[in-house]
Amino acid sequence: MEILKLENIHKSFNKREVLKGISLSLHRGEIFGFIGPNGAGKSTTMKIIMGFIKPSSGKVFIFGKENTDSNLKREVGFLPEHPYFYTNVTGKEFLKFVRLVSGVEPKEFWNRVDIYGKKLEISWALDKKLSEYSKGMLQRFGILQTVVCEPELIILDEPMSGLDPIGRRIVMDLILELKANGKTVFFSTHILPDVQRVCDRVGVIVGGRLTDIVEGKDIENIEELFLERVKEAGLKEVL
Ligand SMILES: Nc1ncnc2c1ncn2[C@@H]1O[C@H](COP(=O)(O)OP(=O)(O)OP(=O)(O)O)[C@@H](O)[C@H]1O
Repeated sequence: MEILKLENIHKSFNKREVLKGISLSLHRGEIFGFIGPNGAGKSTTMKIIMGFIKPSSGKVFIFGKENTDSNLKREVGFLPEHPYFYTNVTGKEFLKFVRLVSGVEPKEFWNRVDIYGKKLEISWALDKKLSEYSKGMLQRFGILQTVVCEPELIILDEPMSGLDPIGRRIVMDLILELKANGKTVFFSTHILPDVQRVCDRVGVIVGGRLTDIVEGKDIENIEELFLERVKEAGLKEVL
């Protein structure tokens, strides 16, 4: 059974079609990268998967159930492109709220905060207010609160955004570790070397169409393919 399945997703905003029939399946334990130029439809696809916006037509299945099933929410972790945090609280105070929503036992939850916080090198800052965090620290914190619930499916919209090279490496290593633990990761990015480093498969979306799904050795040539597809679509704005 597929972990995630998109069936012919169409989406229009104000009569403009931005997703033109996206079909896609993710298998358990794979890392799937999602690349495409600005405005291609990556974030819209992810928001539709999460059920935050409705497709104009088409269906999304998570673990074989339609994503309208509210029981699924705890098994799916999501990091939005621009995570919004109420910043007048400390990292720990925010995480207390995450724990309540997650339903994970306190001991287990704080143990995970300790483990993932160290991996993401953000533990040291958890007693500080989020308003004092730098952009990269907030991004690491956002990833921490996504993975700490240990969902089966992890959806990350541009997780490398705002991270320095060390932060990027840390997040890449974490994504690989999640895979090693059997988790399925679906992430979007503009950083092609990152998809080359970690992805099992890569979906290319241009102008709301999934033009290619690239796997194995072909991922090495993803940049040429990407530029070719953008050129074919006649788009001027790249990356
Ligand atoms: N709420 C909305 N109302 C109207 N148009 C929208 C809305 N959300 C997205 N769009 C449009 O849908 C298209 C796809 O946007 P989306 O954010 O999914 O692209 P993206 O691939 O994530 O881009 P980026 O790489 O810049 O983050 C864009 O043309 C965008 O302007």
